[in-house]
Amino acid sequence: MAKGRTEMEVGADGVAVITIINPPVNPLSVDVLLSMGENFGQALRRDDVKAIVFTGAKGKFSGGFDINAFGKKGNWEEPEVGYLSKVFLSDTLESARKPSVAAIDGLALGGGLELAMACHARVSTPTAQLGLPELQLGIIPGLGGTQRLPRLVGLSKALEMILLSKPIKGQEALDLGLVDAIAPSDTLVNTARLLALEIAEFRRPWIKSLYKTDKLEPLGEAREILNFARVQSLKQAPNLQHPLICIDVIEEGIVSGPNAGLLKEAMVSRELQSSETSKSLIHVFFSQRATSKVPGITDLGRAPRKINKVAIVGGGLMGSGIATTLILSNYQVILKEVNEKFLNAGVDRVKANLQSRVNKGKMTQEKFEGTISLLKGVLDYEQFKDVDMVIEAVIENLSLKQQIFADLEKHCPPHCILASNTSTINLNLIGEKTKSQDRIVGAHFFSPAHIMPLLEIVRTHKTSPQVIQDLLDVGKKIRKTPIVVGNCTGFAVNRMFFPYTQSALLLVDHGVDPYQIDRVVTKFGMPMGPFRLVDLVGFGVAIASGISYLENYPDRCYRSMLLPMMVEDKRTGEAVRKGFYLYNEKRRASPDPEIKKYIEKSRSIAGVIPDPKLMKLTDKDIIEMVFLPCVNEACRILDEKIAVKASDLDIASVMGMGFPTLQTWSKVHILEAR
Ligand SMILES: C[C@H](O)CC(=O)SCCNC(=O)CCNC(=O)[C@H](O)C(C)(C)COP(=O)(O)OP(=O)(O)OC[C@H]1O[C@@H](n2cnc3c(N)ncnc32)[C@H](O)[C@@H]1OP(=O)(O)O
Repeated sequence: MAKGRTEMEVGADGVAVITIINPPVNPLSVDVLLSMGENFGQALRRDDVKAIVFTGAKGKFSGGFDINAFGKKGNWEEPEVGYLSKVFLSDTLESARKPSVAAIDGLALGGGLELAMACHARVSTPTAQLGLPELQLGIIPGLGGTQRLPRLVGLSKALEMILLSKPIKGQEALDLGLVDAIAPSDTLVNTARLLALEIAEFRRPWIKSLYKTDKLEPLGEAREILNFARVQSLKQAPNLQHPLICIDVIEEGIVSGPNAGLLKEAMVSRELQSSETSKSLIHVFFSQRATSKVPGITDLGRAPRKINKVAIVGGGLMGSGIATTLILSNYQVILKEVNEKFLNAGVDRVKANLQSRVNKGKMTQEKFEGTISLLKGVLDYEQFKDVDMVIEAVIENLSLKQQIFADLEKHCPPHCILASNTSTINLNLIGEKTKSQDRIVGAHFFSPAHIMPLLEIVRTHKTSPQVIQDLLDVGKKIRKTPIVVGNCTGFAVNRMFFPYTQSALLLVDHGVDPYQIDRVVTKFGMPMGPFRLVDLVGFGVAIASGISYLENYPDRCYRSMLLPMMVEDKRTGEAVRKGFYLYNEKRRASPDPEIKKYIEKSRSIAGVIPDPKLMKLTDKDIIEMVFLPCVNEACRILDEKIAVKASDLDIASVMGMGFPTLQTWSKVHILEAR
């Protein structure tokens, strides 16, 4: 069956409208492109056609080239390198004797925008998203985008849009000259028709963007801009090659002309499309979208129930972060605390979270007022009688949580979802004192909850599928990536990563320097090494969760005395500016030579004589010793069916722990090769 098509309609005005039809986002599949080629050829040959308009069905121009096609040998291959870009878009469409105009609604991304830029003019709705986000997939724009975008908007802006994969809206595109006119959705195609006719009748210039030069900076200045971009790219992503390659391709076009640029773009694109980087990033793209497809839940045809009002119990760091996330997505929220002082602190934290958005220019003062008005602080359960969902976010204390859930059962309506933000405690125990097991669920956010993109939804054997479906819908509305997992100590994310710290502690007892471990792991791509992470979460939390793992997974826990000994000396982490590192007032971490003293003591308690071989471990050895136990744990999680699929665990590692996306592919290979 064909994957998408185009349809052509020729109006009495002599304009042929070619519509891309490939739901939901009209990607340019091979079938779409072949059908487009045929229709366009016909439009050129027909005497009753004076001009052509390209548009997309159902309010979306195109989400770009079909990502499914990358790295796969399909039944169609370009007859020559760069055929689509050079022969179709440049020599046929852009050089045609009939003008084309793109009518852009919704989105024109990647190949979608590249098609539009090869047209002789573009009309967009004010809110449409236009961008070249290919770099986030490990590839570069491959249909002329590296050449046409700089010529339409100037080099600096083009580099910003391409290197940051950052789309712009229609209105900004007009100001920059990327589009020629703005029109609302209902008159978009008509405006494009009129524009196309004006070009055909030479009442408007007939512009080929590939050969425009007026927006390009003089050569010397252009080189400086490109070199600055190289430095920035290396700083932001030292492990990535393709942004640098993309800059080289842009430079080729500026120095040697657009045709040389197009050729280089085509050759490099072909290579990058089969690179490991691209495979990893495309795997992440699809895996992220697959997390919300849960067999036995989302395939039952159930609609999510509407959640209007949410209550949060506990206004600490997590509770206030969760409240922030919810009000930002227009949920009415009640925040409950035990006394006035804690309540005010919680509400103030929510305000501070919003204020930081205002300070960064991401929110207006007016929107701030509107958003904060959705939050109400309370000291009792009086107003819980009409809430649709409660999220408990108090400290990790089982008996306290049990009492809260028993109270919630009394005060909330029978349909209300009872969720806990616990990161480790078994949900069956939390709900033990209630008769509401079917509506008890885990809603595990990651700190800071209003920023981190992952939501771990934990189900017990008794949680009803409807409750999961409802929570998945809330997750989507608050723009989190949800993964649905089973109930066990640490659930999926924390359980998968508990060996991260454990292995590091074991290595230190056996002679490896903790700062070396952190350095190597950070170089590998993690946001921070295990010791810096322990400092950040605090030794109290690290020891408490360590005990919990020791109780539940004793066969694979390492009992190091290092943390408890440091706690005795009140070295408890970043909060007190003293843990494995020392912290200055700007929270900058520096290694502390005194750590040696604790390490030596820990080794002697463990009865370990440092092995000289272990002191000479290579970076690769350290990475394998820290991460392979995590992969083993991930395998156990899959075996026990705590996770639905391996790719959910990849997404959990990337979004919950900051695991580098480029390593994901190899991790999946390890999981799949078992
Ligand atoms: C040669 C060229 O230079 C190379 C290219 O063009 S590469 C492609 C460049 N384009 C992109 O990177 C855009 C990727 N897509 C996106 O960012 C987002 O999907 C979007 C902004 C288009 C839409 O977002 P949203 O509305 O939240 O819907 P989202 O769930 O992401 O996508 C809807 C479906 O379309 C699919 N999809 C989106 N873009 C796609 C694409 N370019 N190719 C194939 N499928 C695509 C998704 O996989 C998803 O499928 P599913 O329903 O089976 O899970």
